[in-house]
Amino acid sequence: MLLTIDCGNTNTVFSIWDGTAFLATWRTSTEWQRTADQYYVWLSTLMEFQKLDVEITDVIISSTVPRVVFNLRVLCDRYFNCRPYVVGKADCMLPAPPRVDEGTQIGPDRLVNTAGAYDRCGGDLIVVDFGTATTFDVVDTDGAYVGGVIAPGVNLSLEALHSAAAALPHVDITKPQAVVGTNTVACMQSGVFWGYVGLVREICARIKAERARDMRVISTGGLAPLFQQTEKLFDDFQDDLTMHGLTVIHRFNKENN
Ligand SMILES: Nc1ncnc2c1ncn2[C@@H]1O[C@H](COP(=O)(O)OP(=O)(O)OP(=O)(O)O)[C@@H](O)[C@H]1O
Ligand SMILES: CC(C)(CO)[C@@H](O)C(=O)NCCC(=O)O
Ligand SMILES: [K+]
Repeated sequence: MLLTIDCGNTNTVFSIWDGTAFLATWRTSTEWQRTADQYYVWLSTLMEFQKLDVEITDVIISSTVPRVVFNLRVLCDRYFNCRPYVVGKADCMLPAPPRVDEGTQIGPDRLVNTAGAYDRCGGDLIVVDFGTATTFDVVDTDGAYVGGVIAPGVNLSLEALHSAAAALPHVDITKPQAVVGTNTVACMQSGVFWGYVGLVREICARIKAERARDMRVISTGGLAPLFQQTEKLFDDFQDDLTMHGLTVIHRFNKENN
């Protein structure tokens, strides 16, 4: 059984893949101080709760936070008796090597999204991931990651307003009733919501123009459906895209080793 781990800057997601389907998915906050023993107590409790009596034999990790990888490696060694594949490390191959400036450290989540989206949809894609940051990953015809765009995340933008301006409260994102807000919260939600609709539309249009071709836009991340409500910004939404990408990269390494 394969354990897939996606560590973002905010949340870490664990899924169990039986070769055909994900049997379970659990989410925890990302904290580099969390030890292997803590991970294991948490994981085994949830597995027991869901009556999942499976043996984990393989692990693949994508981490945008380098520090958490150490304790996850200890988890694999101590409790699963295996050596994990870590996306971005030399001993973890990618189905299609990225084409970017030399020395660039591409976020592993973006490489994983690229592999997952290409596997499901073929080439010439834009993958939009609404995580801590909002990323646009451009997938070439042959499935290679060839660059993209990094914008501040939706929640990060709202947090930035709150932390920089004394009179601006903490606000959760939602689709505002109107563009013109008649109270502080509505004004902030409008700025971020409609600002993001424009940002997504403009960036996708410019990517397609720059590459002089039509491209399918695939979205992932918890907030994507909220933005799809107003107009068709994305051709498809795939909630499990990052996890799917991890299974694709894992299979590729198994088959080519
Ligand atoms: N309607 C909503 N309003 C506010 N938050 C939402 C809504 N829908 C989903 N979310 C939250 O958005 C977040 C999206 O999760 P996702 O895994 O895409 O990114 P993340 O965990 O925030 O970032 P990262 O992967 O960079 O750690 C989750 O925390 C989820 O609870
Ligand atoms: C942009 C984030 C933070 C999105 O999770 C992550 O992919 C990352 O840390 N990237 C490193 C830089 C890059 O992708 O070019
Ligand atoms: K993510």
